[in-house]
Amino acid sequence: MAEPVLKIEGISKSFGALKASDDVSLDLVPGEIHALIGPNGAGKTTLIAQIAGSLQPDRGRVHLEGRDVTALDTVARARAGLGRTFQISSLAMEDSVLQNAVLGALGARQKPLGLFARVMKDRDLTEVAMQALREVGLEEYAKFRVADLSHGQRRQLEVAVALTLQPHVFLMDEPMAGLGAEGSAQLVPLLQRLKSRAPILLVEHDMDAVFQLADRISVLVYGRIIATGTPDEIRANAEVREAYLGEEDAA
Ligand SMILES: Nc1ncnc2c1ncn2[C@@H]1O[C@H](COP(=O)(O)OP(=O)(O)OP(=O)(O)O)[C@@H](O)[C@H]1O
Repeated sequence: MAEPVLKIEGISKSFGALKASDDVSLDLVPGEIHALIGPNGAGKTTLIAQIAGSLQPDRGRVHLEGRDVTALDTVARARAGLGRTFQISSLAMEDSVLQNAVLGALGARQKPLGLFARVMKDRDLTEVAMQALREVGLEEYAKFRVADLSHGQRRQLEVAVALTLQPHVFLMDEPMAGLGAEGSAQLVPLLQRLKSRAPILLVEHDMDAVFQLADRISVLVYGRIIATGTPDEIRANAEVREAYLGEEDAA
């Protein structure tokens, strides 16, 4: 297998007596979608936060393209090539699609709005933003207000915003959430195309999407990875079935 682009080694994180991450190791190789699944509260969001840099692990290391980035904050990790889409939309709803993408390209949402007019005149930034919109299929919507887009189109725009930073790795936290069948049907082929550009670590509850998209799946239960394998291997894994059936029993 090719050298991993992202490698997580022995990550542990406790909240009091609760082990939210328990010696987690996983990697992401070029060209793949690696899905991270698990019951509610298994520790998926906590793990993503430690990979993105918004939460420090108690133990363990995060390597990006061979470089140890464990001590870096989220901004430095983003600059190092870690692209992220969020569970909660970070788009500016009243601004246009292009303005949102340009702000992403600028990587500086916190800049005073007064700068905005000048920013929009910067040809390079606008070109980077338009290229990202083309890649996700939103070119024709560049002048639309974000508020007027469908949910599915907003997710596409979030991916475009992440793309403007030219990431080497994507972290995606539940991109299918709230989309419904039509929105998912738009996003699935986009992620399929995107993985050859940068591999994707995908946290997702929508099992149809996961089994359509993933090249490998890791299953997290009580903070521990209990299995990593191809979709077929995961489907056939007795311990995985039990973990999910256990959840259904409890519900
Ligand atoms: N800041 C925190 N302080 C205390 N406990 C926390 C904190 N963050 C998460 N937890 C706990 O850690 C465990 C893992 O939570 P996490 O949100 O990572 O799970 P998850 O797999 O993402 O769940 P879901 O699928 O519901 O989003 C849960 O028991 C949660 O209550």
